[in-house]
Amino acid sequence: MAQAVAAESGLADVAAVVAAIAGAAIDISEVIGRGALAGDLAATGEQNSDGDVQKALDVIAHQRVTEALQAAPVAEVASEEAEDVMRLNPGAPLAVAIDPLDGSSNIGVNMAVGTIFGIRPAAPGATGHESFTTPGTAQLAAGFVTYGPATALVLTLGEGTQIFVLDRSERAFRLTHPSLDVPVSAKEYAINASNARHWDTPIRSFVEDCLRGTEGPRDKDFNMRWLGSLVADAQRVLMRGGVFLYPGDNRKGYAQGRLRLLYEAAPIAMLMEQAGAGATDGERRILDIEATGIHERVPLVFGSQEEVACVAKYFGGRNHAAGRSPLFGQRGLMRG
Ligand SMILES: O=P(O)(O)OC[C@H]1O[C@](O)(COP(=O)(O)O)[C@@H](O)[C@@H]1O
Ligand SMILES: [Mg+2]
Ligand SMILES: [Mg+2]
Repeated sequence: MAQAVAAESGLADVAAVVAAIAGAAIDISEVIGRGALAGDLAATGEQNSDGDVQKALDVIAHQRVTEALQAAPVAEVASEEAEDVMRLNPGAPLAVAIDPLDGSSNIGVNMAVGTIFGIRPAAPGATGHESFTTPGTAQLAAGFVTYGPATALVLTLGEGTQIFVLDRSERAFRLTHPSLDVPVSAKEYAINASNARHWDTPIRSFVEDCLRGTEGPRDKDFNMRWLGSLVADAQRVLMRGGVFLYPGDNRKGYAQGRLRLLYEAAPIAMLMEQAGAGATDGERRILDIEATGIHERVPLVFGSQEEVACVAKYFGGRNHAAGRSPLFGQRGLMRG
């Protein structure tokens, strides 16, 4: 189904890549659907390029998507699970950045995980990272798959964001949501609150003011949801609004947060914008940021326009380093 839609849009190569990823996702979904019957999918092995310990399912998903992309018009792949750019079909037109298995801490406990991808033009004759050092606006398509109660493919080809749900009996994705439209305002936020003591003032103030509800400057009561799986949190935001935050913080190695620009933030930013929502690092539009390395991290805030704009206001146009300066005021911008 996704392939048919893409082919109609005159994006035959992109369609072939989406179809390849969708095929791999069906296989991954079958492994996940067997749960512990498929073995210990949470068994730990090597460290990946980012220092995260790989779990068995990370490796299975990486192998499966790589095999699928090998048979598609893909010259290069930047995968979370491979240190360097993988060269697949030299001269092919496309490059894919992919997180084969997102939400790894949810593996083995029957919670939603996913696969995230962004498709870009391949730089002809690239020998380094050239295909991936363009801004997110260069993406031709982006999407993610959630392996939750249902397996769903959330996709944009640059003209709106759609959801396709896997019909397990037919091994095919079927269009269920032709055009997502994220509510402009919302009362739900998602953040890993266990990091509160490490946050910078803008994030601390934003969350404190959400917690104060109708008694604070936001003048509305908020609900909090955090699934610990970016894809699942993103799908909730796409379907009913809200705001997700993974900011930079003061922990060692977390100055730019936890999430990766190429295969997490940029695809999700494209899906959000195409659904009428926004995505920022607090100061800059995510889709305008150019990566300098394939595993680069970026602070990420996305969701309903009013909430994303509100977070940006708390940052007051300052970058993260400025936000960490003792000179930066201790009071939120919306406080009296
Ligand atoms: O450990 P934390 O701070 O809850 O981080 C959770 C975040 O890490 C991630 O699991 C990172 O992705 P990976 O599992 O692909 O490394 C996101 O899905 C999630 O939002
Ligand atoms: Mg991830
Ligand atoms: Mg991952």
